[in-house]
Amino acid sequence: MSYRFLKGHGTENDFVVLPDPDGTVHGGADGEMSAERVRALCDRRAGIGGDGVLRAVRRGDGWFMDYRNADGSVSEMCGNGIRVFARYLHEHEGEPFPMRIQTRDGVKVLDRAGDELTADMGRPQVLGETSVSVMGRSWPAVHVSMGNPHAVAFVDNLAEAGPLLEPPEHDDAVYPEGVNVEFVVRRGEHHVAMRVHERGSGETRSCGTGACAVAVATALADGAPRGTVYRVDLPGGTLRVEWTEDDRVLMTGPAVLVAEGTTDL
Ligand SMILES: N[C@@H](CCC[C@H](N)C(=O)O)C(=O)O
Repeated sequence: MSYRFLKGHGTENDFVVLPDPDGTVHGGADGEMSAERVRALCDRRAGIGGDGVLRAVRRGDGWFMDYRNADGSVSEMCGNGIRVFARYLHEHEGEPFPMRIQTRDGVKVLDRAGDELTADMGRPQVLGETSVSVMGRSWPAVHVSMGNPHAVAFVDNLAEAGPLLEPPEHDDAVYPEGVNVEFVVRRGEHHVAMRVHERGSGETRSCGTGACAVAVATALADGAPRGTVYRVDLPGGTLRVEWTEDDRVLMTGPAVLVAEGTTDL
């Protein structure tokens, strides 16, 4: 059976978008999309290729973003993905801005910021200190939840974590469901750069929730007042993150749709 897809990215964190308004195209008997289909779509050689899948399902009078990592696993939230999802809903489903999108981490509000989009990512949770290791080398890390789990490690040099071919080691008691790991260096005042190893997708060119976790951990380390905007550089582009007076994290960045077609994958 062939079905419609779109391809998009936010700072080169790329996604296959699957329109499935009534949940019948990709939902099995339990309404869930199979991990096998997600892996086939995200395969960069035999499939369309992507760091994850964004399935658009109607729920009530709005839309639910059913996000899956490239390995088929579920995550609560995807920050770059939700901007791409909003772009899709606006351009192809006629949804106006500001727009409310349902996720596994609750409702998120998306709005325009010039050519870019801003996502209100909600309240961060700073959950203490932990550590991560790669190839026998360890770094202290800050445990931040953006709905999904992150470990933020400050390093002297982004190359010091090596090629990140495997998930960094972490404390399973702290992260029983796995973790997204960010390595961060400072670039200037309110300006950092990072690399990320994503749970379920490997090293990616960008991670929106990761950039938010990094901005929160850096603002705490800096003692920066709420409302400070951090520039976060990633291999795939730049995001801007503000932790507001009322304890919300606003993330702004690009969201681009690059292709549309049908597939029988
Ligand atoms: N790339 C995403 C995060 C996707 C989910 C993550 N891999 C997880 O398993 O929590 C982003 O832009 O936030």
